[in-house]
Amino acid sequence: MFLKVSQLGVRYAGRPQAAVQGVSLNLNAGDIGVLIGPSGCGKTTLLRAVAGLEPVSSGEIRLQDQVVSSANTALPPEQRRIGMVFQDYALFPHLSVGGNVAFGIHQWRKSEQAARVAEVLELVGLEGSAERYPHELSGGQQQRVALARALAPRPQLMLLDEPFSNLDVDLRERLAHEVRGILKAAGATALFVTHDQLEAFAIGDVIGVMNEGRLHQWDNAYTLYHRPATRFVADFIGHGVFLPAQLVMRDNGVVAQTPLGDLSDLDECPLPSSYPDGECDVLLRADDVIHVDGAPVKAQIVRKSFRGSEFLYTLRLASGQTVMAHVPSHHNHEIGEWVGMALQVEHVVTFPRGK
Ligand SMILES: Nc1ncnc2c1ncn2[C@@H]1O[C@H](COP(=O)(O)OP(=O)(O)OP(=O)(O)O)[C@@H](O)[C@H]1O
Repeated sequence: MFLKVSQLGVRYAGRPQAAVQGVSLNLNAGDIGVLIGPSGCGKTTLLRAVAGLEPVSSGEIRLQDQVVSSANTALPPEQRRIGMVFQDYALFPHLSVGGNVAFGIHQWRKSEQAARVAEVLELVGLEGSAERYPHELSGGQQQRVALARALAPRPQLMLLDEPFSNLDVDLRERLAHEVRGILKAAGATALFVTHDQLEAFAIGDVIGVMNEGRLHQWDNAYTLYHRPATRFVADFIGHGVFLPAQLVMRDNGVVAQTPLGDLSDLDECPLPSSYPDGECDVLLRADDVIHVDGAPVKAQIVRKSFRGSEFLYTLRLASGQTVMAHVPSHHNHEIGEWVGMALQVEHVVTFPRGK
C-alpha cells in the first residue's frame, strides 16, 4: 500500500470537535484518490495532515510503509517528498515559467534542471513557454504551471486542494480531465480535494465522501453512486430521494412495496427481518423513476428543468412524497399535470426508516 491512513484524528486547539475523526483509507501507487464533502467536513485538514502541515492527535499515516505521522511521530513536510498544488498556491510573479518550475529543483545540476523543466512543461502542454511570465498566461495555464512546478522534483505523492476553484466552470471541467491525464502520464500517486462531484468523478480512481470529520465511504464512483454506504453518501452523490417501503416475502422472493408500486426480482435485497416489520426507506435516483404514459400510478409535476436531451422532473406522489425523474425531452408535460410513473430499479438500496 502506497498511502495508508489508519484511524486518523486531527484536532485544532480550542475546538470541541475533532476536524478529522477515525479516518482510514488506502491508496495504491499510481492511483488518484479524491476527497469530497461539504464545506468544513475536514478534507483540507486531512490533506494537510498527510503533507505534515498539521499534527495528528490519534492514528497514523504511512507512506510506503514508513510511519510519517502519528501522535508521537511527525516527519517534517520537506522530508516527505510530497508535491502540492493548492488553490492559493500562487506562482512567483517575478520568476519566468521556467524559473517557477525549477524552483523545487534548484539544487540539481543546471543541465538536469533544464531538461526536467522542459519535460514537465511538455507534460502539462506548455512546451516552449519557459521564458514567459505568469501574468502573460491564462488562469488555466497558470494552474498547469503550478502542477508542473509540483511535479518537477518527482514527488512520491501529489496533493491537490481545490486547484481549480478560482477558474470558471467550463475551464474547470476541461482541466479536470487534463489533470487526470497529466498525473497518469507522470505515473503520480495523488490525493485531490474538491467539493464538486463531477470533478471528483472526472479525476478519481477512488473517491472518499466526508462529513463532519468522518469518512463515510471510500470507493470507486460507480459503487458510491449505486451502493452508497450511508444515507449521507446516497444524498450527497447524485441527489438521492428516499421513499418509504415495506419489505415482504412473496413466492420465496423479497418484494419492496412502495408508493410507486412493488419492486420485485431484486438483487441483493435484504430480508424483511433486517428491519422492524420490514419497514425501511429505499433510495431512488432520477434514473430509477421512469415515465410511462399508461402507468397506473400517477404523479404531479411540480418542477421541471430542461437539460437538452431530457427534462429533470420533480414530481409529487399522491402519498405526498417527492421523487425526481429524467424523462426524454419530447415528453414535454406541463407543471401541475399528473403523469404515469413507474419504477425501474436494478439493485435496491435500503436504509433504516429515516428522519
Ligand atoms: N487552523 C484552524 N484552526 C481551527 N479550526 C480550524 C482550522 N482549520 C480548519 N478548522 C476547522 O476544522 C474543520 C474542518 O475544516 P477543513 O478546512 O478541513 O474543511 P474542508 O472540508 O476542507 O472545508 P472547505 O471545503 O470549506 O475548504 C472546520 O470546522 C474548520 O472550521
